[in-house]
Amino acid sequence: MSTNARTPLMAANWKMHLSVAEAISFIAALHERVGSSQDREVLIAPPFTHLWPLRETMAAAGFSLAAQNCHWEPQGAFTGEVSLSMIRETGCRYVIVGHSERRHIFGEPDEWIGLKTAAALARGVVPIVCIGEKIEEREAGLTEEVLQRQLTAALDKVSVPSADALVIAYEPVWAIGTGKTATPQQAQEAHAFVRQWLEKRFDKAVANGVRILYGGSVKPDNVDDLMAQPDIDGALVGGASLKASSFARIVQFTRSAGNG
Ligand SMILES: O=C(CO)COP(=O)(O)O
Repeated sequence: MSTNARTPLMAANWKMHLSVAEAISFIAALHERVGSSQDREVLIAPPFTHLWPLRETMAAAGFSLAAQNCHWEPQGAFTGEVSLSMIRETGCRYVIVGHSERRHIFGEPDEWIGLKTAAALARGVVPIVCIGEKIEEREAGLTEEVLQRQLTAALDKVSVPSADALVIAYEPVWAIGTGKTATPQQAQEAHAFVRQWLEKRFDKAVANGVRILYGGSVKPDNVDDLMAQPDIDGALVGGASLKASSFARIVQFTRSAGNG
């Protein structure tokens, strides 16, 4: 386990849920419950249409804003796409890249994830690079091979980043929206593998400093055990992030209850 400080990053991925009005009430309710805590970072990734209207409320609450996707080109004839400078203008520090729904529902290839990751790093937006195996890949013993392939493609065009410029999210596809969370041990094994890969690809400082989030059916009742694992530095939460009470409990995880 690293001795470097990796501030826990508790992230809500709202996907295509909540209106702007609901989002504003959510942020007020969440802030009332968790305050502006110094020892953990709270992040919300709402739909694109919510970014600008939420900018000031999020900043006042001390929460970080993220986009759910981006295009890698600075501008152009790309109907329906949003560039990184547009995303930055809305006050986003982060962008989710390569989410499994983008990969599997919208057919995004590994190559695009690499282009998006490199463009985000070049333009000063922190990419949250999502990787994760499908159930048949896990059952065939291919988890590490898949993670390695996805990491290699995503970080192909990147020279050594500063550790706080990059976040990785391990989200096993079979755990997303299914209620089947990876066990803390399964998640820890995958996270340790990612950290070793980062050390080989970059160096020890990057490996020890980059935050690796777990995603896939994170809930108030499993977050403590997950966060107790030495290489789990935060969570990327879908369903359980849509209610302020449930996400607040996730943000307020405690590490003492777990087995790490
Ligand atoms: O996809 C996810 C976060 O990006 C996880 O979704 P669930 O928490 O609903 O499983």
